[in-house]
Amino acid sequence: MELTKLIKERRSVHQFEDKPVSVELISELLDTAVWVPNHRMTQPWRFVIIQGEGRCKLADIVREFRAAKESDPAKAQEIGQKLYDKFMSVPMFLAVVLQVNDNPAIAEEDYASASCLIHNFGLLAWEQGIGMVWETYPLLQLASFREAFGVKSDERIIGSLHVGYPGKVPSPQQRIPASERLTVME
Ligand SMILES: Cc1cc2nc3c(=O)[nH]c(=O)nc-3n(C[C@H](O)[C@H](O)[C@H](O)COP(=O)(O)O)c2cc1C
Repeated sequence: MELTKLIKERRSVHQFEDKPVSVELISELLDTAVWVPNHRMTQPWRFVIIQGEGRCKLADIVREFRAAKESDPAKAQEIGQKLYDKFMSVPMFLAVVLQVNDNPAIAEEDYASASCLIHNFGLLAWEQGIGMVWETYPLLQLASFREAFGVKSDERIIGSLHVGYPGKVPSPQQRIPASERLTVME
C-alpha cells in the first residue's frame, strides 16, 4: 500500500474478529518495526505476547481490578464480567516493555524511539489487514498485570497493544492540518 494512504487510513481498532493472529507474522512485523531512529542505539525494548487461553489470566485480573472499585456487589459483578468479556474478545495482547533508564534524558529518548516503533508496527500490521490499539490504561502499573507479562522491576510496559483482525473500523477523527500550525522564519 502507498505510504501516504497507509498513514491516513490506519485506525485504532477496538473491536476484533474472533480469529487468531499468527505469532510468526507479528514477529516478522516487529523485526521490521524496530528499524526506528534510536539515539545511542540503546534498543531498550522487548515484547511479550499473550494469546489463547493465556488471556483468561489477564481477563481475571481486569475483572478483579474493576470490580474492587464498586461498593455494590451486583454492580461489581456486572461491570467486572463486562470487562472480562471485553478482554477475552481481544485475540492478542502485545506488551511493549522498556528497560527503564535512570538518566531522564535517555529515558525520554528511549520512549520517543519506542513510540516510533509502535507506530511502525501499527502501520505494518494495517498493511496486512491487522488492526491494533495502543492502550495505556492504569493496569500497566498494576503488580498482578505486570507479573502476568513477566515484567521485571527495572522494566516498564509502555503499551499494551490489542491486536487482531478488525471487527469494526472506526471513522476517522479529523486532524488539524499541520500547515495551519506551521511557522516559517527566514
Ligand atoms: C501514547 C498513546 C496512548 C494511547 N492510549 C489509549 C488508551 O489507553 N485507550 C484507547 O482507547 N486508545 C488509546 N490510544 C489511541 C488513541 O485514542 C487514538 O490513536 C486516537 O483516538 C486517534 O484515533 P486513530 O488512531 O484511529 O486515528 C493511545 C494512543 C497513543 C499514541
